[in-house]
Amino acid sequence: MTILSARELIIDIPGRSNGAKLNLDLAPGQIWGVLGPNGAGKTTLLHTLAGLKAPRCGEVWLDDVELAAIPRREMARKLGLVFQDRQDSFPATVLETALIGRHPWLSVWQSEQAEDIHRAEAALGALDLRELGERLLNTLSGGERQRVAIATLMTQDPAVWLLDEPTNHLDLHHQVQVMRLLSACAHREKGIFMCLHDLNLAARWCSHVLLLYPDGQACWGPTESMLVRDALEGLYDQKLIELNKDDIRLFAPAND
Ligand SMILES: Nc1ncnc2c1ncn2[C@@H]1O[C@H](COP(=O)(O)OP(=O)(O)OP(=O)(O)O)[C@@H](O)[C@H]1O
Repeated sequence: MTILSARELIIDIPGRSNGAKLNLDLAPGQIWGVLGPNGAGKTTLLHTLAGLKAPRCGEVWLDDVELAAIPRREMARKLGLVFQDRQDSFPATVLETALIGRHPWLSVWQSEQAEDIHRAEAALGALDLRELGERLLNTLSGGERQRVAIATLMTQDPAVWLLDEPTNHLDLHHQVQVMRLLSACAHREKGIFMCLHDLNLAARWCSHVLLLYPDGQACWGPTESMLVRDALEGLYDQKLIELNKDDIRLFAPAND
């Protein structure tokens, strides 16, 4: 079963040749990590999968319907996106922001019900934000704001979760907390697709990996077969050392 698929997809990056056509299937329970150097097109791919940016060619299908044919409201129930950069200038509290995740589920004139507030508070609790519920968003630290964005997606609870560098700004404890939460969501049959810069998080938490090259070439598959040192050294133009400890694979930059 597939919930989101890219068919013969070429993302549109101005001035870049077409590169590889992407044929990807995201199934419930899978966690995909997109890896690649700065400017490779990870964010562009995520925005294309979310229907925010038109592809150069090819199609994106959500639940066997082409994205362009799905009404926005229905799409917002099925698919959610955590952006890399957010303009949090709207003067909202943390709880009000998390509640935005319920809007696709409410009718136009309906206000949030106790169940919606319960869901938002549970999401804030899962991200250690419960005490900050009444704080204005613009008074939060970068990591706290990042966790609010993830809590908002949790409150929305779509079938497909797209996240652009979800561990940005997070300390080590909260990086692990977020990856564990995403893993728990995958166990609830959600499909997770995220851009990452951390090879070690990808190695540990992703079931599948897509390597995206600056010239548009790409390859993808199960994590075990994609995170190969030689391939990663080529991807990042960086020598690496690989360590295996207690069944955990670790990559670190080599000195030379
Ligand atoms: N409107 C635009 N006009 C021209 N080039 C653009 C435009 N938008 C994006 N690009 C270019 O497209 C390329 C891909 O950008 P994108 O943000 O998708 O990369 P990324 O892989 O997410 O990078 P990073 O790791 O730095 O977040 C970059 O070289 C960027 O400069």
